[in-house]
Amino acid sequence: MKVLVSPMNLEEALECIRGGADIIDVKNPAEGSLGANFPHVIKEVSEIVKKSGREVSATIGDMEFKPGTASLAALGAAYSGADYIKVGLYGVRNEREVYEMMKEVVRAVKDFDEGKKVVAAAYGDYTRVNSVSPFEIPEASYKAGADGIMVDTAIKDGKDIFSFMKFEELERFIEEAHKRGMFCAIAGSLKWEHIDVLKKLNPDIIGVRTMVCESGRNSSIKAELVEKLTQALR
Ligand SMILES: O=C[C@H](O)COP(=O)(O)O
Repeated sequence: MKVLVSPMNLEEALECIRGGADIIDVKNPAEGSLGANFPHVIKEVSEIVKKSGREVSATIGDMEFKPGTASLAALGAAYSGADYIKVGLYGVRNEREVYEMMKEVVRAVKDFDEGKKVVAAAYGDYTRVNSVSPFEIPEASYKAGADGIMVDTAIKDGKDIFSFMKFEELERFIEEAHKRGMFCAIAGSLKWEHIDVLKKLNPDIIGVRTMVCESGRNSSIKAELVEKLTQALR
């Protein structure tokens, strides 16, 4: 299980590297759950992270159903150095829209570099934001050529993914990815008390920020906490 941590700047990215995170996921929490950061930040972080032999991810935002906007943002993230490009399907309402959106994002990214990985992200608390259900994304994402799928939470109010999806549902979500040859990531205000259940679920990737911040999502990521997490998952 790889550990993805979401820093918002270079300083935090260095803490992630020191703590042993596998994937450094550049994000801008001020712009939402999967808020996009600036190209220059992604580029600066990528240059350092790649020297450490780790992978870089970037979120392109909690997107409306705008395949043109999403594909252009995805190309920007890929060009700036991200190995993984995560698309928040926030304003996407159904399977057809997931397919339309992901198809254009995949095309933009893979035309630039076939080796980059595209990830479709749904929200476990989709009913709170009138978004598409996580179970409507695996087939459409696969058909669109995405490499992975993930769930996160849209509203960061302390409620974690387990408040919205049962263990069996998360297990099924992971299976839906695997049976189509995609990888699967689980995120959403994960907490220390979830370590055992995460080990049981064993997704390919877990994604965190709040858990490794010194006091809440808007404070700073600390290397000691990242290290505590990577150790706990071993
Ligand atoms: O991709 C992972 C997210 O950054 C998770 O953030 P969070 O742990 O604050 O919910």
